[in-house]
Amino acid sequence: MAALLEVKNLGISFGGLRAVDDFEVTIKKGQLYGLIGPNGAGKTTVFNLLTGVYKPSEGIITLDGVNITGLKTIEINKAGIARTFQNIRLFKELSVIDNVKAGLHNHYKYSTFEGILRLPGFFKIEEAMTEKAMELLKVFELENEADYLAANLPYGKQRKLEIARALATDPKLLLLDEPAAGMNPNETMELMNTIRFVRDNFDMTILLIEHDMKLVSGICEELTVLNFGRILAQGATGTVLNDPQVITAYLGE
Ligand SMILES: Nc1ncnc2c1ncn2[C@@H]1O[C@H](COP(=O)(O)OP(=O)(O)OP(=O)(O)O)[C@@H](O)[C@H]1O
Repeated sequence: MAALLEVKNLGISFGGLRAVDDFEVTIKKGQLYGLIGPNGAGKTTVFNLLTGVYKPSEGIITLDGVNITGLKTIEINKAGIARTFQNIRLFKELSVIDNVKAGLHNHYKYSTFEGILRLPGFFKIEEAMTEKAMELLKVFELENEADYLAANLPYGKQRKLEIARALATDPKLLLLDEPAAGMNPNETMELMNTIRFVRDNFDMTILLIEHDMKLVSGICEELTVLNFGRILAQGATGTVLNDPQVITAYLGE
Protein backbone atom coordinates (compact mmCIF):
# COMPACT_ATOMS: atom_id res chain seq x y z
CA MET A 1 0.00 0.00 0.00
CA ALA A 2 1.36 3.44 -0.98
CA ALA A 3 2.30 6.02 1.65
CA LEU A 4 -0.17 8.88 2.00
CA LEU A 5 1.70 10.91 4.60
CA GLU A 6 5.46 10.95 4.93
CA VAL A 7 7.10 13.09 7.57
CA LYS A 8 10.86 13.37 7.95
CA ASN A 9 12.94 15.05 10.64
CA LEU A 10 10.12 17.39 11.73
CA GLY A 11 10.97 19.80 14.54
CA ILE A 12 9.96 23.04 16.24
CA SER A 13 11.15 25.05 19.24
CA PHE A 14 9.22 27.55 21.32
CA GLY A 15 11.86 29.77 22.88
CA GLY A 16 14.13 27.31 24.64
CA LEU A 17 11.60 24.47 24.58
CA ARG A 18 12.12 21.78 21.98
CA ALA A 19 8.42 20.86 21.65
CA VAL A 20 8.90 18.40 18.76
CA ASP A 21 12.27 16.96 17.76
CA ASP A 22 13.16 14.67 14.83
CA PHE A 23 9.59 13.45 14.34
CA GLU A 24 9.16 10.91 11.57
CA VAL A 25 6.20 8.90 10.43
CA THR A 26 4.89 7.09 7.35
CA ILE A 27 1.15 6.50 7.14
CA LYS A 28 -0.22 4.31 4.40
CA LYS A 29 -3.43 4.98 2.50
CA GLY A 30 -6.42 3.65 4.41
CA GLN A 31 -4.55 3.24 7.68
CA LEU A 32 -5.93 4.02 11.12
CA TYR A 33 -2.92 5.41 12.97
CA GLY A 34 -2.57 6.56 16.58
CA LEU A 35 -0.36 9.22 18.16
CA ILE A 36 -0.13 8.77 21.91
CA GLY A 37 1.99 9.88 24.86
CA PRO A 38 1.87 11.78 28.17
CA ASN A 39 0.43 15.28 28.57
CA GLY A 40 2.70 17.90 27.03
CA ALA A 41 4.61 15.33 24.93
CA GLY A 42 4.04 17.33 21.72
CA LYS A 43 1.11 15.51 20.10
CA THR A 44 -1.08 18.54 19.37
CA THR A 45 2.02 20.43 18.24
CA VAL A 46 2.56 17.70 15.61
CA PHE A 47 -1.04 18.28 14.41
CA ASN A 48 -0.40 22.03 14.34
CA LEU A 49 2.74 21.43 12.25
CA LEU A 50 0.93 19.07 9.86
CA THR A 51 -1.90 21.58 9.35
CA GLY A 52 0.23 24.70 8.94
CA VAL A 53 -0.77 26.37 12.22
CA TYR A 54 2.96 26.38 13.01
CA LYS A 55 5.76 26.44 10.47
CA PRO A 56 8.35 23.77 11.26
CA SER A 57 11.89 24.86 12.14
CA GLU A 58 13.02 21.85 10.13
CA GLY A 59 11.66 18.81 8.37
CA ILE A 60 9.63 17.80 5.35
CA ILE A 61 5.95 16.88 5.16
CA THR A 62 4.75 15.07 2.04
CA LEU A 63 1.08 14.33 1.37
CA ASP A 64 0.29 11.95 -1.46
CA GLY A 65 3.61 12.75 -3.08
CA VAL A 66 3.23 16.55 -2.75
CA ASN A 67 5.55 18.56 -0.52
CA ILE A 68 3.23 20.63 1.71
CA THR A 69 5.87 21.87 4.15
CA GLY A 70 5.37 25.51 5.13
CA LEU A 71 2.03 25.95 3.33
CA LYS A 72 -0.76 27.94 5.00
CA THR A 73 -3.60 26.16 6.84
CA ILE A 74 -6.12 26.84 4.07
CA GLU A 75 -3.70 25.57 1.40
CA ILE A 76 -3.04 22.42 3.41
CA ASN A 77 -6.78 21.84 3.77
CA LYS A 78 -7.14 22.20 -0.01
CA ALA A 79 -4.22 19.79 -0.46
CA GLY A 80 -6.22 17.25 1.55
CA ILE A 81 -5.76 17.43 5.33
CA ALA A 82 -8.75 18.14 7.60
CA ARG A 83 -8.84 18.05 11.39
CA THR A 84 -10.92 18.24 14.53
CA PHE A 85 -9.84 19.92 17.75
CA GLN A 86 -9.33 18.82 21.34
CA ASN A 87 -11.75 21.56 22.45
CA ILE A 88 -14.56 21.24 19.92
CA ARG A 89 -14.66 24.14 17.46
CA LEU A 90 -18.02 24.40 15.74
CA PHE A 91 -19.94 27.40 14.45
CA LYS A 92 -22.13 27.22 17.55
CA GLU A 93 -24.62 29.86 16.36
CA LEU A 94 -25.22 28.07 13.05
CA SER A 95 -27.49 25.10 12.46
CA VAL A 96 -26.09 21.59 12.33
CA ILE A 97 -26.53 21.40 8.55
CA ASP A 98 -24.94 24.82 7.99
CA ASN A 99 -21.86 23.65 9.87
CA VAL A 100 -21.47 20.83 7.36
CA LYS A 101 -22.18 23.17 4.45
CA ALA A 102 -19.39 25.45 5.68
CA GLY A 103 -17.03 22.51 5.08
CA LEU A 104 -18.51 21.85 1.64
CA HIS A 105 -17.90 25.43 0.47
CA ASN A 106 -14.33 24.50 -0.44
CA HIS A 107 -15.62 22.37 -3.25
CA TYR A 108 -18.78 24.00 -4.52
CA LYS A 109 -18.21 27.27 -6.29
CA TYR A 110 -20.63 29.92 -7.45
CA SER A 111 -19.63 33.49 -8.13
CA THR A 112 -20.59 36.20 -5.63
CA PHE A 113 -22.53 37.75 -8.49
CA GLU A 114 -24.67 34.62 -8.86
CA GLY A 115 -25.07 34.45 -5.10
CA ILE A 116 -26.21 38.05 -4.63
CA LEU A 117 -28.61 37.97 -7.55
CA ARG A 118 -29.76 34.46 -6.64
CA LEU A 119 -29.29 33.31 -10.23
CA PRO A 120 -30.14 29.70 -11.21
CA GLY A 121 -26.54 28.54 -10.75
CA PHE A 122 -26.75 29.59 -7.10
CA PHE A 123 -29.90 27.56 -6.43
CA LYS A 124 -28.53 24.46 -8.16
CA ILE A 125 -25.39 24.56 -6.06
CA GLU A 126 -27.35 25.23 -2.87
CA GLU A 127 -29.52 22.22 -3.61
CA ALA A 128 -26.55 19.98 -4.31
CA MET A 129 -24.86 21.16 -1.09
CA THR A 130 -27.98 20.50 1.00
CA GLU A 131 -28.23 17.01 -0.44
CA LYS A 132 -24.57 16.24 0.17
CA ALA A 133 -24.72 17.68 3.70
CA MET A 134 -27.77 15.55 4.54
CA GLU A 135 -25.95 12.44 3.29
CA LEU A 136 -23.09 13.19 5.65
CA LEU A 137 -25.44 13.90 8.56
CA LYS A 138 -27.10 10.51 7.99
CA VAL A 139 -23.74 8.76 8.34
CA PHE A 140 -23.42 10.32 11.79
CA GLU A 141 -27.10 9.83 12.66
CA LEU A 142 -27.58 13.58 12.93
CA GLU A 143 -30.15 13.99 10.17
CA ASN A 144 -33.02 14.55 12.61
CA GLU A 145 -31.11 17.39 14.25
CA ALA A 146 -30.17 19.11 10.95
CA ASP A 147 -31.96 22.34 11.88
CA TYR A 148 -30.88 22.45 15.54
CA LEU A 149 -28.34 25.02 16.60
CA ALA A 150 -24.96 23.30 16.88
CA ALA A 151 -24.64 24.72 20.41
CA ASN A 152 -27.76 22.80 21.49
CA LEU A 153 -26.45 19.35 20.56
CA PRO A 154 -25.24 17.11 23.37
CA TYR A 155 -21.48 16.83 23.67
CA GLY A 156 -21.06 13.44 21.95
CA LYS A 157 -23.06 14.64 18.95
CA GLN A 158 -21.04 17.86 18.72
CA ARG A 159 -17.92 15.70 18.38
CA LYS A 160 -19.59 13.73 15.59
CA LEU A 161 -20.67 16.93 13.85
CA GLU A 162 -17.11 18.22 13.95
CA ILE A 163 -15.95 15.04 12.20
CA ALA A 164 -18.78 15.40 9.63
CA ARG A 165 -17.71 18.99 8.92
CA ALA A 166 -14.08 17.93 8.49
CA LEU A 167 -15.14 15.19 6.07
CA ALA A 168 -17.19 17.70 4.10
CA THR A 169 -13.95 19.29 2.92
CA ASP A 170 -13.26 15.97 1.15
CA PRO A 171 -9.85 15.32 2.70
CA LYS A 172 -7.35 12.56 1.98
CA LEU A 173 -6.19 12.53 5.57
CA LEU A 174 -8.34 13.16 8.63
CA LEU A 175 -6.69 14.22 11.91
CA LEU A 176 -8.71 13.69 15.08
CA ASP A 177 -7.43 15.34 18.27
CA GLU A 178 -8.72 13.34 21.26
CA PRO A 179 -12.07 12.44 19.70
CA ALA A 180 -13.18 10.50 22.81
CA ALA A 181 -12.33 13.25 25.31
CA GLY A 182 -15.27 13.83 27.64
CA MET A 183 -17.25 10.86 26.32
CA ASN A 184 -18.73 8.12 28.47
CA PRO A 185 -17.84 4.47 27.70
CA ASN A 186 -20.97 3.97 25.58
CA GLU A 187 -20.33 7.08 23.52
CA THR A 188 -16.71 5.99 23.10
CA MET A 189 -17.77 2.57 21.80
CA GLU A 190 -20.13 4.22 19.35
CA LEU A 191 -17.39 6.62 18.27
CA MET A 192 -15.03 3.71 17.59
CA ASN A 193 -17.61 2.23 15.24
CA THR A 194 -18.11 5.60 13.55
CA ILE A 195 -14.36 6.05 13.00
CA ARG A 196 -14.10 2.54 11.53
CA PHE A 197 -17.13 3.24 9.33
CA VAL A 198 -15.57 6.47 8.04
CA ARG A 199 -12.33 4.71 7.21
CA ASP A 200 -14.09 1.85 5.41
CA ASN A 201 -16.80 3.79 3.58
CA PHE A 202 -14.96 7.01 2.72
CA ASP A 203 -11.65 5.27 1.90
CA MET A 204 -10.20 7.57 4.54
CA THR A 205 -6.79 7.60 6.16
CA ILE A 206 -7.01 8.64 9.80
CA LEU A 207 -4.42 9.83 12.29
CA LEU A 208 -5.73 10.31 15.80
CA ILE A 209 -4.44 11.53 19.14
CA GLU A 210 -6.06 9.74 22.05
CA HIS A 211 -5.56 8.97 25.74
CA ASP A 212 -8.35 6.37 25.86
CA MET A 213 -6.36 3.13 25.54
CA LYS A 214 -9.47 1.08 24.84
CA LEU A 215 -10.09 3.16 21.72
CA VAL A 216 -6.41 3.14 20.74
CA SER A 217 -5.95 -0.62 21.10
CA GLY A 218 -9.41 -1.24 19.61
CA ILE A 219 -9.01 0.61 16.31
CA CYS A 220 -5.42 1.76 15.66
CA GLU A 221 -3.25 -0.51 13.55
CA GLU A 222 0.01 1.32 14.22
CA LEU A 223 1.16 3.79 16.82
CA THR A 224 3.79 6.39 17.48
CA VAL A 225 4.50 7.21 21.12
CA LEU A 226 5.85 10.68 21.87
CA ASN A 227 7.64 11.57 25.07
CA PHE A 228 9.21 15.00 25.70
CA GLY A 229 8.83 15.83 22.00
CA ARG A 230 10.70 12.74 20.79
CA ILE A 231 9.62 9.38 19.45
CA LEU A 232 9.77 6.79 22.20
CA ALA A 233 8.35 3.88 20.20
CA GLN A 234 6.76 3.27 16.83
CA GLY A 235 5.16 0.28 15.10
CA ALA A 236 2.32 -2.23 15.32
CA THR A 237 -0.13 -1.39 18.14
CA GLY A 238 0.28 -4.68 20.03
CA THR A 239 4.08 -4.45 20.01
CA VAL A 240 4.19 -0.80 21.03
CA LEU A 241 1.73 -1.19 23.91
CA ASN A 242 3.82 -4.05 25.31
CA ASP A 243 7.11 -2.16 25.00
CA PRO A 244 8.56 -1.84 28.56
CA GLN A 245 9.76 1.72 27.80
CA VAL A 246 6.23 2.75 26.82
CA ILE A 247 4.75 1.09 29.91
CA THR A 248 7.21 2.93 32.16
CA ALA A 249 6.91 6.35 30.50
CA TYR A 250 3.18 6.41 29.80
CA LEU A 251 0.94 3.45 30.45
CA GLY A 252 2.17 2.78 33.95
CA GLU A 253 1.31 6.35 35.04
N1 LIG B 1 2.45 28.11 21.00
C1 LIG B 1 3.22 27.61 21.97
N2 LIG B 1 4.10 28.38 22.63
C2 LIG B 1 4.88 27.88 23.61
N3 LIG B 1 4.85 26.60 24.01
C3 LIG B 1 4.00 25.77 23.40
C4 LIG B 1 3.12 26.21 22.35
N4 LIG B 1 2.38 25.16 21.94
C5 LIG B 1 2.76 24.12 22.69
N5 LIG B 1 3.73 24.46 23.56
C6 LIG B 1 4.42 23.58 24.50
O1 LIG B 1 4.87 22.46 23.78
C7 LIG B 1 4.77 21.28 24.57
C8 LIG B 1 3.95 20.25 23.85
O2 LIG B 1 2.57 20.64 23.91
P1 LIG B 1 1.40 19.85 23.19
O3 LIG B 1 0.16 20.60 23.40
O4 LIG B 1 1.80 19.55 21.79
O5 LIG B 1 1.36 18.49 24.02
P2 LIG B 1 0.32 17.30 23.92
O6 LIG B 1 1.13 16.05 23.80
O7 LIG B 1 -0.67 17.57 22.87
O8 LIG B 1 -0.37 17.31 25.36
P3 LIG B 1 -1.87 16.92 25.83
O9 LIG B 1 -1.95 15.43 25.83
O10 LIG B 1 -1.93 17.49 27.22
O11 LIG B 1 -2.83 17.58 24.89
C9 LIG B 1 4.19 21.70 25.91
O12 LIG B 1 5.25 21.89 26.82
C10 LIG B 1 3.49 23.01 25.59
O13 LIG B 1 3.43 23.84 26.72
